Amino acid sequence: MDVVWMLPLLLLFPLLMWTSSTFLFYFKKFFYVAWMMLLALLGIPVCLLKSGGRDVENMRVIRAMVRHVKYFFGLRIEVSGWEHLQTVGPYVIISNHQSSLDVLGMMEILPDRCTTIAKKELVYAGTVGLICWLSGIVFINRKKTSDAKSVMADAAKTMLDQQIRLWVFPEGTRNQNGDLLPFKKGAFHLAVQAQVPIVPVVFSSYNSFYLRKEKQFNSGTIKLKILPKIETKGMTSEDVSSLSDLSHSLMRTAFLEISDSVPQSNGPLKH
Ligand SMILES: CCCCCCCCCCCCCCCC(=O)SCCNC(=O)CCNC(=O)[C@H](O)C(C)(C)COP(=O)(O)OP(=O)(O)OC[C@H]1O[C@@H](n2cnc3c(N)ncnc32)[C@H](O)[C@@H]1OP(=O)(O)O
Ligand SMILES: CCCCCCCC/C=C\CCCCCCCC(=O)OC[C@@H](O)COP(=O)(O)O
Repeated sequence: MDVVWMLPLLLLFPLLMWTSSTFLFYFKKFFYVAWMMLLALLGIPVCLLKSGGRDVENMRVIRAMVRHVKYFFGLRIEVSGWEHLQTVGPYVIISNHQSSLDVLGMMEILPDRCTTIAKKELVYAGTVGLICWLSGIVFINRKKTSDAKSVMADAAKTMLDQQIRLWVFPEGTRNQNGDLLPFKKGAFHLAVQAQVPIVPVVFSSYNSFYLRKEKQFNSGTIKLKILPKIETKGMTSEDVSSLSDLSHSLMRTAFLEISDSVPQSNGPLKH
């Protein structure tokens, strides 16, 4: 072939490679959302038949339906510290939050009678919003602290009355900066108000397989480390800051320990 023809092809090749990995990124994200929407559509009648309405027991339906989704994306989920979830009665699980993909790891270890705290916007997310509501997810308005506080105070009572566990993301938003954000206080007030233990759970960094800015979504491994529970019996609101600091430092240590030190989107991961 004439060298004049080769040149544009050679120039085009990296562009094609780039677009194909970018295309795959968007395709996988689209598929993830569409598949979850479809699963939720199928799950809603099951929930309604099982419990007739809003009930934490419906979380079992979500847990069972979501377990296979990791295989589509070539994701392995390695769990350690199972024994720390063998606590009787209610407790608050806290974990870091990197992406909506966290739902996959969450459903791998979700204990019975455990639901979560989520931003209120999620309730409007079509069939996913409806199945979340049916599963007793507690929706808070992050922009109105006073509302969020009173919803969480009610949740503390409900936890005890109905023996419910609650999963909270204390960073308060998704974060993939290679470290943990400072923690919001709600999860710790909740545990202290209900006088229940906190079980910290750490997801390893997704930066080795999933990079939002760089539009990379490859196969990979998510390590989930469940840490020993932290008791809150006898604590008051005075203790909330130190409880939050302790949890943050334990989780940050575990996060750095289980995450591969690969180049991060926002600078290198500090070890
Ligand atoms: C089959 C197919 C399935 C399909 C698929 C299904 C998926 C099924 C899984 C879904 C999974 C969803 C996953 C969603 C995940 C998210 O939506 S993450 C976002 C929502 N979650 C959160 O935000 C929780 C964490 N945030 C908090 O806890 C925050 O503290 C609050 C309550 C929102 C308040 O926010 P803030 O005002 O910005 O924060 P903060 O600085 O903590 O508080 C201000 C002051 O109020 C005080 N305060 C805070 N909370 C309280 C309280 N409760 N009582 C008294 N004082 C308090 C603080 O102590 C602080 O006072 P100072 O100590 O400074 O004096
Ligand atoms: C107005 C709708 C807002 C939510 C739309 C989400 C639609 C997703 C549909 C299917 C995906 C399946 C599982 C989704 C559950 C996880 C939701 C999630 O991760 O919400 C983000 C929230 O933690 C923090 O939000 P910001 O980073 O503060 O923003």
